[in-house]
Amino acid sequence: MTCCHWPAPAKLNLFLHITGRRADGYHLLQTAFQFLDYGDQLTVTVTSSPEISVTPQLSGVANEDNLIYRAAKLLQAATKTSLGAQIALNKQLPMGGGLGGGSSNAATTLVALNRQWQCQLSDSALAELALKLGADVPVFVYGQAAWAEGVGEILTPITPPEAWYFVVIPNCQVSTAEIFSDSELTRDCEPIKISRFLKGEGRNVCESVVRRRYPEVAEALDWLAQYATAKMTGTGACVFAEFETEAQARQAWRQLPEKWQGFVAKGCNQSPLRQAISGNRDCMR
Ligand SMILES: C[C@@](CO)(OP(=O)(O)O)[C@H](O)COP(=O)(O)OP(=O)(O)OC[C@H]1O[C@@H](n2ccc(N)nc2=O)[C@H](O)[C@@H]1O
Ligand SMILES: Nc1ncnc2c1ncn2[C@@H]1O[C@H](COP(=O)(O)OP(=O)(O)O)[C@@H](O)[C@H]1O
Repeated sequence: MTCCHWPAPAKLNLFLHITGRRADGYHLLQTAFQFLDYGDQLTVTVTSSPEISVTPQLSGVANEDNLIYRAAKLLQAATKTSLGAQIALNKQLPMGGGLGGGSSNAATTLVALNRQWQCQLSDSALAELALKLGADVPVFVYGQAAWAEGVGEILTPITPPEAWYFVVIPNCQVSTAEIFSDSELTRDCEPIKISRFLKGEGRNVCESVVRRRYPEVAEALDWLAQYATAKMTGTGACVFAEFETEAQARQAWRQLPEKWQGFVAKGCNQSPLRQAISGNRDCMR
């Protein structure tokens, strides 16, 4: 039995604009994804029988809804392999935090099983499967920091500065669907060019809606703003600030009120999953 450990890193949305809406109600976005050297870990063991097992069970998520299970089933059906897998998840990332934990788990499952089952699907074939699982899953499959358009699936690699981040985790989970259905959400941002983002333009348009619906996220943003510009990732709930050095990020982290959790991590333009594939075993903290 081959057993391998695989990273499933977090992402940040460095900004998030909504430029319109598709006929099916999905929102057209402009966003920039960067990975963190912090996240979950999957241990994948291939089995000769076709069952897929995922442990431990996630609270509030039925096993058939777990994105790890769904990703494995999707790859099994697409490749008609007779093999199965036992997948153990070491969960570090908060759920509904805007750090993309579920999407990253799904992408790591696809990439890992594609290798361990020896399916030999290309990255673009995997990304096509990934999009069926969620708008954010393809970027984790490619594992390259990206400018994203469409619903998040039209990806252009970018190399923003690999800053140090202090991420604060408020004690609430935000449902992406709930924020995208709020009538006050700004949906008519003028499209911007990558160069304008790289010069510092861009904000997270979901922030004002989440601030109103989740006062604890507003409190965390206001608290973090004492140390550096505070931003929200995705549709929240996590908020982050950027620092030039690890020491500066840790200095702010040491002041974190006891009621919240948080962590310091480095931004990576190549995801820890891709780094692990290229042989770097120390890519996650
Ligand atoms: C907003 C973002 C930004 O990175 O991240 P999160 O905060 O969720 O991490 C993503 O686009 C989220 O992508 P993902 O988390 O995969 O969302 P999905 O499961 O595909 O969608 C959840 C629900 O949100 C709405 N939705 C999602 C994406 C989108 N572009 N337009 C939408 O209107 C739809 O109602 C959908 O049913
Ligand atoms: N393996 C998984 N890890 C996390 N969440 C999962 C997983 N499988 C399904 N989900 C569901 O996806 C939702 C969004 O999770 P997640 O990706 O962590 O947050 P976000 O999209 O806010 O970054 C969770 O609230 C949960 O119901």
